[in-house]
Amino acid sequence: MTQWMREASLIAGQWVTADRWIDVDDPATGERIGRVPRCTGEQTAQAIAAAEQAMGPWAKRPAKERAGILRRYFDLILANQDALAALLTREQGKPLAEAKAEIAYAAGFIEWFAEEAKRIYGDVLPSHAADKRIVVLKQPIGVVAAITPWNFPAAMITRKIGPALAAGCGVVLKPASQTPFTALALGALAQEAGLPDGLLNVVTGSAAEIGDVLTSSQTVRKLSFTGSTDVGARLYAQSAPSIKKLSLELGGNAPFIVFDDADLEAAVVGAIASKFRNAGQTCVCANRIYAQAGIYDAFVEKLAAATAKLKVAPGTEAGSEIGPLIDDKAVAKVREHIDDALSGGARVVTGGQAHKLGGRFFEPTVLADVKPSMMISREETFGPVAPVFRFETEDEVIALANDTPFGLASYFYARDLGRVWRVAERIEAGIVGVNTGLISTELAPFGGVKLSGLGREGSRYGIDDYLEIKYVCMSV
Ligand SMILES: NC(=O)C1=CN([C@@H]2O[C@H](COP(=O)(O)OP(=O)(O)OC[C@H]3O[C@@H](n4cnc5c(N)ncnc54)[C@H](OP(=O)(O)O)[C@@H]3O)[C@@H](O)[C@H]2O)C=CC1
Ligand SMILES: O=C(O)CCCC(=O)O
Repeated sequence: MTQWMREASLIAGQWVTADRWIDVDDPATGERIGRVPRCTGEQTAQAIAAAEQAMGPWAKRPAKERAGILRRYFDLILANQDALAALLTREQGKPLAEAKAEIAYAAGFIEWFAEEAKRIYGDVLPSHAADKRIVVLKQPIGVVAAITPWNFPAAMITRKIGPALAAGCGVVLKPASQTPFTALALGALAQEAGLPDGLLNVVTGSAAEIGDVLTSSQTVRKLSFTGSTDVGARLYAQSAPSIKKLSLELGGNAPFIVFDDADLEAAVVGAIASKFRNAGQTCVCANRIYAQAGIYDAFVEKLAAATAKLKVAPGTEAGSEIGPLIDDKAVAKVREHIDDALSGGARVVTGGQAHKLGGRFFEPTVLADVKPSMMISREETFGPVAPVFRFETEDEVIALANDTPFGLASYFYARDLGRVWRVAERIEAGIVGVNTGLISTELAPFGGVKLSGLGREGSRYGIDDYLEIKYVCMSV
């Protein structure tokens, strides 16, 4: 399909296979695209050893040299944007325009951290004694394990490997089994860019088997994971005996609040962008939309009208805005959430059914009269359903928005400046979008609070998790 599609894992600079394989399908058709090796625990251990060996000389290279190689990597990703996007859409299903945007976003993390490699500053601190000097060094943390999900097969990888490589670490990456080809293509491009053999390893296979080896290894000093809260919690526990540093970017349940004084047209545009990106399969997607009583009916009507216009089609078709869901389980979860809401008194304003294209396509849906007790309010739907709740006061909606164990993204539309400050400060979330439904950029710190995780990715803060601080006390 493209020169970058590999049916092999990348370990110690070699493309390797295994006795067992995992089939990968196209979510739009269910057809098999190809297969990737189900690597063994032993192969995972080889990848860890290769990363450790490669990172010694890599970390010693001047930051400017590391930055130069990463900059070449960025250029190569962008030069191959169309081919990578086509591969991504084939295995993940999202519309080609979104896939292209994701490749640019993914490349942006490599560019940003290539630049940050040169800014890993140490420090000299005021001393406690006349004959002592306090020097602070920042050093690479060690071998990094990265475990990534299927919903952003490129960007979730580069925002982990970008800072890791920039800091001087070696990496073992385990991509999601449903979308391994984009990851392997990123591995091939890293080789092409001149990354030393073994510095970036891409190991495909059984999550539990590879995860066990990565978490139990003493050599792996840092684990960065994006995915479900259940798996994140398991990896946290498994990493405890070896006291690894963890970054966990887990599930969300984002509130999207529209106050009476909001610009309604802008709020609809923001809600569509936030809710229906990647067919709703994003951890920062609006999951609960709260509209204040005075504008509730008008907002629901406008949102439904805009939702009904979204084009559902295979991601490869021109103009596609909503592709298929990733698998049958995802479709079943959407169905279950809608049925539960309807049985509790909610009503469908638009959509509500499997799409006539069949398979994993689902109609973009708006539900009204939704209640906080419903499943759709308590759990992340991860699908194209916008449930709209009614509220009366600012205090009430803050309480509703915060009544969740999750705290990743949140959004609200309002024009009163005092309210903007109050709400932004009171919402329990790592990210707050004010009068916007799109908050993702490599320039900002991305991450959550509560069960949504630990650590921040992107921005100048994103490299800290890949560094250790060493205090050197000098007697002069
Ligand atoms: N925060 C986010 O961005 C995401 C949140 N989710 C949420 O999670 C739900 C389930 O999605 P799902 O794909 O099952 O997410 P998972 O958390 O199961 O998968 C994410 C990654 O973790 C790996 N993994 C799974 N089990 C283990 C394990 N025991 N040890 C090590 N690695 C493991 C997966 O590998 P493999 O693919 O081989 O199973 C994949 O690479 C979604 O419906 C959504 O609500 C999902 C994806 C992203
Ligand atoms: O669902 C996720 O974890 C990916 C978030 C994508 C983004 O960075 O916006």
